[in-house]
Amino acid sequence: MPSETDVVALLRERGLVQDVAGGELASAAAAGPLNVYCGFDPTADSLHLGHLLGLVVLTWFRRCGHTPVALLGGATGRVGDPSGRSAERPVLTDEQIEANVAGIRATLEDLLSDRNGGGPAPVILNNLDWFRDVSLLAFLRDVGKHARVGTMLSRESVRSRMEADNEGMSFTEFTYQLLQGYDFLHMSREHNVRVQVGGSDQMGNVVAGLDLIRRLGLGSGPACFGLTFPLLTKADGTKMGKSASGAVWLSPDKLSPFQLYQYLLGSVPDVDVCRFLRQLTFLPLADIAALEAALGTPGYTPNSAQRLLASEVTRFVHGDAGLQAALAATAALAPGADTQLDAAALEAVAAGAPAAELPRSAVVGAPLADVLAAVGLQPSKAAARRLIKGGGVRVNNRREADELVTLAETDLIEGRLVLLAAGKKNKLLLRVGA
Ligand SMILES: Nc1ncnc2c1ncn2[C@@H]1O[C@H](COP(=O)(O)OP(=O)(O)OP(=O)(O)O)[C@@H](O)[C@H]1O
Ligand SMILES: N[C@@H](Cc1ccc(O)cc1)C(=O)O
Repeated sequence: MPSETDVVALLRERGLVQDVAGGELASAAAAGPLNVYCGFDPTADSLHLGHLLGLVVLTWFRRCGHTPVALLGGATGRVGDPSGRSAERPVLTDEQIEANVAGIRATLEDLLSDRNGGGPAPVILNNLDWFRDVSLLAFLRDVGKHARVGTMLSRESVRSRMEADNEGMSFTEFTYQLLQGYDFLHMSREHNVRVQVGGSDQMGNVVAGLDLIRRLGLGSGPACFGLTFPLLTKADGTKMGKSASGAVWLSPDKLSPFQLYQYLLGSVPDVDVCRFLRQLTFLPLADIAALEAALGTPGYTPNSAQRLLASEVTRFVHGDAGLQAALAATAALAPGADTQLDAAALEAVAAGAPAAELPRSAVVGAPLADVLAAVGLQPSKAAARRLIKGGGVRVNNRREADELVTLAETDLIEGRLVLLAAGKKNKLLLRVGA
């Protein structure tokens, strides 16, 4: 088993290395602590599950004694990375970008903190802090002069767009690789950063940085390196981290710990689960291998690997408290569970689900059918009565089959919340006012 001094071998064993560029990164890492960076563009106000690999890789470097540097793309986010994209990215306003930077910074600070394992203190930078002062003329003269157009055109991110999209690509996005390249150069000079990590789609941009450093940078100084990890994909070829409703967000304001837990529990097939355990968790490889050997044998409890994955990832993203909330809500909502729902579990379950508010007088003593119609879960009272009679309605997770039943004070959880469900999927959290 590779020791913690051999971080590259450790990452390789866990399926977290696609390519290494620049030479013998393993020897450089063994020789002493390195500063290692990964960049995150503020294209949304939260990171998503695809970004988790970058954070896991930074955390492994940190656990092995290296300093993680998370770079916010306050400048690059204004340009847009064409890598892995089939069409031009939409332009965001400065206000949107600032709000997105703030949202992502909060997640980076939390996930890279000591709660996910100790190590050298993380550093968080924003590339707007140096690009703000770079003039166009200075950039063209000092950086552009050292970039070859032929090389830039040959990058996968450019070639695929020139071939696929008859709109081609804007000059703005074409220059993106130089901006990311300049980041690496600048940070190698000013912050002693020696390694850049990123998804495999980032290789062209990483190499652009190594090229600039070779031409302009440290000269005979210490070498710099790139390390890419494979994109997280399922065996069927789809990208992990996309759900029917879009990206799987890491910010609890956009996706509750319960929802993240449920996504991981419900959408990872057995063929993928052990690979994801290796890539996304910090569990010992021997434990994962034992689970892999047990999977599919008669003694194996179905979904236990998925449950482990969901728990470990939810804890990494949301901490122990987030995991406990997710587990409490999951237990409370298990079919047939007679667990008492509490307000915290209910709020967790309903985060992201629609909510409605009605005055107490419209709820306590009112027919359930009227309430279902009033909150819009059913088009009419008559339709609501039919659904109740057919067994399709649940109140606080308990099936209600009497079409004339009225709601009572005892149906209000902590005196203020009712979880209504019409059919399997249509859930609504009813807040009861004064
Ligand atoms: N499934 C994934 N596995 C690993 N890394 C990912 C994954 N999805 C995204 N990334 C990394 O995050 C970076 C930023 O992703 P980005 O914001 O472009 O979203 P995206 O999911 O790639 O977008 P889209 O799929 O909508 O084009 C990517 O360049 C890639 O390196
Ligand atoms: N281009 C990266 C983000 C990034 C930005 C600036 C960098 O210096 C490095 C990486 C992405 O789209 O995910």
